[in-house]
Amino acid sequence: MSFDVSVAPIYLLCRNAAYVETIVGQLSMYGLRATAFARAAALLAAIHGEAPLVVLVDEAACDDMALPQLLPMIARLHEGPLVYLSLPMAAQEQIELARAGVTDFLPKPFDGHRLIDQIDRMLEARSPQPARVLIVDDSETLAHWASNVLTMAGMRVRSVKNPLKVPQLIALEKPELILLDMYMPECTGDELARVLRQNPAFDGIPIVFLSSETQRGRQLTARRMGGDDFLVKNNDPDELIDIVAMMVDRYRRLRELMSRDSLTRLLNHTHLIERLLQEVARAHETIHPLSFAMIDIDHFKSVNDRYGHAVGDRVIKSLARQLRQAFPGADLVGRYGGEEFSIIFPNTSLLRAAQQVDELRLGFGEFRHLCSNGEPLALSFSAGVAQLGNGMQAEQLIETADAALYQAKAAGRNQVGLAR
Ligand SMILES: Nc1nc2c(ncn2[C@@H]2O[C@H](COP(=O)(O)OP(=O)(O)OP(=O)(O)O)[C@@H](O)[C@H]2O)c(=O)[nH]1
Repeated sequence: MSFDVSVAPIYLLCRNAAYVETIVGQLSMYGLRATAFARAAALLAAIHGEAPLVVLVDEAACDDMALPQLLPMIARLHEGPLVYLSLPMAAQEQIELARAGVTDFLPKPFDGHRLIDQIDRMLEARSPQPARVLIVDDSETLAHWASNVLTMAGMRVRSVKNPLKVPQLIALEKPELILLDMYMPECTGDELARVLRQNPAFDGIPIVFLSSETQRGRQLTARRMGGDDFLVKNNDPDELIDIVAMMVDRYRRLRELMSRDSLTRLLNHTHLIERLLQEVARAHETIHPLSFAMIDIDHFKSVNDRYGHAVGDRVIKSLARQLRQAFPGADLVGRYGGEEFSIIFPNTSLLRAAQQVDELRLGFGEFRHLCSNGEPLALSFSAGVAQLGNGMQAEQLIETADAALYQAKAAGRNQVGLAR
């Protein structure tokens, strides 16, 4: 498994050689290929030749063309982000640059972490995960209409007639929005919303009422009970798609803030365990295999001691990127703590999971981390993989994988231990 080789280059326009060196150096530490240009003509020719992922333009850009002329030309040739690097500037100036085609602003001093995060988000946005919507409506015709509309818009929809089944379905399907009818035989939509809001695990999921109820007082009561919006059924597909897409997007951003570790953007410990608990429950219910891996960077303390904490952080971030790229979008990888990571493998046997972790191990071992002094540094990790046994709980699964990791360390590191 290689590291980021498929990613297009990053072009940098900057005539300050020392600054170029800093930026190119920082980007290469994350395995990103950056090419610098000191002249606008050379940059434009390069964009023609190989489309870049991002174009970075420094405020000290070049001598051969003025920015108001150059930026719109870049924007016409290059569809991706056009990032402007500068010291803090006035809002008016920023607005003018944005009009000229700048899509993002990155303040100086250059912070590689920030750019990497931005790039990772862009890469993830290239293959967006479909929004998961749960429709709760006793009317088959209406549920069918909404389901069709949202499915045609690329969303993944599940419909249920009986509102009493919703809590169980949320745990299984993990919807990112619930579209809820108001009047159903078993209970009303606002009663269900109230119950769902009692459960902290369901608390943040947007609930949108879709009902023929036009009485403002009833609508407000429904919202007070936990609904986030109230749509009156009007058969307007565009309105439904817009509202659902917007609310799912907002929910995802909020969830990301709550559930991600800030250094790596992987699941944080709490949410990793939450996800594992869900997958363990699902595996027991569906009788599908479930495996779990613990990964720990070898001799990491000496990386910190020898090269400093900042290099250690970059190593952690690099491995995290590698893991994210290997398991995009599925929220199955987390930072267990410090330099320890975990991967959840639903529907995967022990051997298959171990094989995937071993591929990651080889890829990580091939990667050369750049130290502050420019020296390449090769590192390795050890891992332990375990498969969920009959009646086994999440805690035991973690302990078993941890014991296998301990064995891999004891056996000489840079290997994957299997719990049998
Ligand atoms: N830079 C950095 N270091 C961290 C972070 N979290 C934990 N560490 C360091 O990770 C190191 C973990 O070291 P140990 O668990 O003792 O083991 P090790 O040196 O990795 O050796 P083995 O696991 O036995 O191969 C400690 O020095 C921690 O301070 C972090 O977020 N950033």
